[in-house]
Amino acid sequence: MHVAHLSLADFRSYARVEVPLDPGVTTFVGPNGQGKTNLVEAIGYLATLGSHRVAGDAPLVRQGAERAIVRAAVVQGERQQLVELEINPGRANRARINRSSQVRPRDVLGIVRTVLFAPEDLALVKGDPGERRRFLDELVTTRSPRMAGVRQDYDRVLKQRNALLKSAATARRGSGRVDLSTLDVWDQHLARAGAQLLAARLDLVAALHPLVDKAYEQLAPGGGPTALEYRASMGPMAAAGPEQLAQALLGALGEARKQELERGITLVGPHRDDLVLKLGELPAKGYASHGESWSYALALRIASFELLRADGAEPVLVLDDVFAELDASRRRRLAELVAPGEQVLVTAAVDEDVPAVLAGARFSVSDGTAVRAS
Ligand SMILES: Nc1ncnc2c1ncn2[C@@H]1O[C@H](COP(=O)(O)OP(=O)(O)OP(=O)(O)O)[C@@H](O)[C@H]1O
Repeated sequence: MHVAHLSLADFRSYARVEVPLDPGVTTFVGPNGQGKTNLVEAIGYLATLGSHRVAGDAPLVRQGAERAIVRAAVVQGERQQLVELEINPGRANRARINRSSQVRPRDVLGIVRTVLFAPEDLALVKGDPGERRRFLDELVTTRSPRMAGVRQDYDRVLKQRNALLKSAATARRGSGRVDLSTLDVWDQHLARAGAQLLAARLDLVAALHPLVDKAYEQLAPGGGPTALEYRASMGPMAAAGPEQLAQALLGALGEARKQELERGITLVGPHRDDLVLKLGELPAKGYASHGESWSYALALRIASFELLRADGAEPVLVLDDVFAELDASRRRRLAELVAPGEQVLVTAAVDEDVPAVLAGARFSVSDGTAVRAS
């Protein structure tokens, strides 16, 4: 698929901008702080309903404006769809497909698919487990948009359960009492949604690993092997489907209950899991060099691209400011690996940062405008 047109209103630094796009490579070039990343961030938002740079929506709305609108014409084979998201910080966002009446924002998931490379990706390797969970869940949702609903259910149940545990812990400290009769029901809900999420993550990790290993070898020959180890907060699990995982989660919640009541939070479940990235025998986090960590992060993204491609859903590849971060050989290898993508969008401060193999259309970005230069 590719994005044929991007239109923004009050998004980040843009009051209004219209960007017609072709398949193949397009580069956005311009000095720092002119709005290059803002353009690709908007496309990423359509794909994930989130930004790769910030957790909340408020910074995405142009200062002084109330709402931002991101609209894109998306071409998939013979089919063209118009997707529109209205970002309303503090209130519900709205979405429309083909100018229809309103749909839920999550209904647009799956229309735009992206794999986005950005300097922030280093955190996939060096950062907290939350970074890796987000990576897994975004990819799970891109592959199977219905999982966005499962994730939402899980988060909602977790919030309710945590509120109950917290009030129990507070009451306990003050020698008061809280009615815990609903806790078993929350456990059931949490285990059911959690098991679906867990099963999807485990499938993903199994499919991803050979592709990560191959990509790592291409980027840093002889530097592997890599291993992806899913570390569940409920302890080691035998491979299992959602039913067995739900039972295992329920059992683990039972075992953790005393401690959870004391601490006032949910201690087991997918929200506490990690994906341990290994290089050789050692975890990359804490052991890998800066260059190795970069290669690992890139390998995770390249593997995501290959996986989506193998699913038959060619994603848009976004390379946001990554070439400036890489040495010459990684730059060249990465460029060669992504060049065949149906649509590749690159941002760079200067043309020299972009390898020659990625020659294509070029936009000059400055001061709230994006003008096609070649
Ligand atoms: N909500 C907002 N309202 C107005 N301006 C914003 C908003 N969010 C970001 N900006 C502005 O957008 C600019 C940053 O844009 P962007 O990150 O796209 O830059 P860039 O061209 O990619 O720069 P670099 O090459 O440094 O990465 C900054 O000047 C920032 O002040």
